[in-house]
Amino acid sequence: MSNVISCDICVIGGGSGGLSVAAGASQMGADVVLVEKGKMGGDCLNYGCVPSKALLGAGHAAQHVREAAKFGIDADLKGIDHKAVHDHVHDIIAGIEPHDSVERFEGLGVKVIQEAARFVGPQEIEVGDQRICAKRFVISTGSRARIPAVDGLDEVDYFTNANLFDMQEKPDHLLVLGGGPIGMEMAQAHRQLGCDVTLLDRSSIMPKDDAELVDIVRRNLVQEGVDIKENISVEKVRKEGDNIILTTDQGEVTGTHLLVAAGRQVNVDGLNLEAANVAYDDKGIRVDARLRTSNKKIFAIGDVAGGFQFTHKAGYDAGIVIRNALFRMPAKADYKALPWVTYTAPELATVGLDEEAARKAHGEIRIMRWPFSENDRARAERKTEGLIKVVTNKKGLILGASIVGPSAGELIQVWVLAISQKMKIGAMASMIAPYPTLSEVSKRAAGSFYTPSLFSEKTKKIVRFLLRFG
Ligand SMILES: Cc1cc2nc3c(=O)[nH]c(=O)nc-3n(C[C@H](O)[C@H](O)[C@H](O)COP(=O)(O)OP(=O)(O)OC[C@H]3O[C@@H](n4cnc5c(N)ncnc54)[C@H](O)[C@@H]3O)c2cc1C
Ligand SMILES: NC(=O)c1ccc[n+]([C@@H]2O[C@H](COP(=O)([O-])OP(=O)(O)OC[C@H]3O[C@@H](n4cnc5c(N)ncnc54)[C@H](O)[C@@H]3O)[C@@H](O)[C@H]2O)c1
Repeated sequence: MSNVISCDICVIGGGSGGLSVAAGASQMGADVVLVEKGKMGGDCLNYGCVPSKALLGAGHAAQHVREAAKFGIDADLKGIDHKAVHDHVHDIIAGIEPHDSVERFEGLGVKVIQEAARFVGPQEIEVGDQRICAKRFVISTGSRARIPAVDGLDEVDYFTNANLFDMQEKPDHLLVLGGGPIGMEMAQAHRQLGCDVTLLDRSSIMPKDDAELVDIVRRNLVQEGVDIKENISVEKVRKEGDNIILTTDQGEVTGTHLLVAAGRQVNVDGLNLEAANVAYDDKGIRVDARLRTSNKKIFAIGDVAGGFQFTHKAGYDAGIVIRNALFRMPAKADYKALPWVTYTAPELATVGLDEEAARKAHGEIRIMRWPFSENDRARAERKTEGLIKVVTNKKGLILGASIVGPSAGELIQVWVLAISQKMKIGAMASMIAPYPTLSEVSKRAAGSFYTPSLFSEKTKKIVRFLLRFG
């Protein structure tokens, strides 16, 4: 060992969670070392959120041209240059990269080491030929695609999110294994970019979202030409010439390229967690509400800690760790108001409890819905498909909201605030929403909580009685 570095906080993994801890802790005066074995920015910047949204952006642009005639505009989609789409995606990554770069973090005072980390003791890691001793460690090593055990899969070239965005040519017929957010977003992006797409899921698509709203996303993708096969079991994969053939319990399905998007596996291998007494299982590193592992000097955050796997969750975890590790505050993670969005068109956004979970937890509940077809802005933009669905307890305490429709990811924000602040539905109903905006759907859904009592026989009697007095 050439040298031993001592520091206050050592962060392992420079993705969404790790970078937030490193930047925050360093700017608050801690001595921070960040160890990253791959690209700074992790999955989100390089192989996840950013490239997937950039690819969807390209797909949506093509779709706008196809649908321009609805607005009286005569436009022709002359072609799609897949190499140029690839370059667009990488240009977007390059634009964000400086924010996550080694240079920026070193400028903030963080010591960045670009190697793989491995525990050699409860408070010590080995990185290349160096050892790092830290008062606190934060493990934020993320996750990778889980490869299902399907006969023959290891003998064909398949894509995962790690190499999909390197593709420069058009996949003529993309087979997508898995209908979670990755599968759905990538199926739509490729379809809109002119590829044939078949998506296969062993259960129903988007199983973590409200089935009533998922139905609308499904209908849109199918209308655009994505072939969705649900409750199908893929038993074998083989290559024949340029084709990839899936043998399923419902016959053979043929395509030219295959994307595996069948869930995630946490990155713990190689960390030698046993040496640090950090307990884990295949769902992730076990943490308590303060995000401490079984070794109280070591925290785990983001995807590797299991549960919700989103960039904003990793960022939220980072804040909890900073409060615990730097300020010695017993801050606890609370994911009650954690939203998630699938960025298909239409988008599907959710926060809080869905109908089923709310009924289980609260017994009697109220459900309010408002369709985008009743919203003037949605009509003007010809994006009327979708609805908002809100769940409250019988007294009007907001428990959950889901939106499927245009800009659902933006519209959910107000409901995130409502749930985190334990607001009642009256607050949303009495809010003044600018006209004409999509966000009026939130106010209208909330207002409908009062419709049965407001327009009842009892109200009519009271009004008639009061009117007698002039
Ligand atoms: C295709 C796709 C699209 C997505 N879209 C969205 C989205 O729209 N919105 C959203 O909120 N989330 C999205 N996600 C999820 C999001 O990317 C993750 O939740 C987020 O990146 C998790 O952050 P993290 O810090 O836990 O891990 P990561 O960002 O993955 O970072 C982990 C880092 O640790 C490094 N590492 C691993 N092991 C070691 C080791 N032993 N030593 C040193 N370094 C190590 C890795 O190289 C990596 O850089 C998407 C994911 C994918 C795959
Ligand atoms: N918009 C976003 O925020 C966004 C986008 C992409 C990914 N992510 C994050 O990444 C995570 C992983 O995404 P994902 O879509 O890979 O996983 P997922 O676990 O959400 O969905 C996987 C899907 O694959 C299906 N599946 C599993 N094994 C299968 C098999 N052998 N054959 C056919 N289908 C199979 C499952 O039934 C499920 O529907 C998400 O849960 C989310 O946390 C978020």
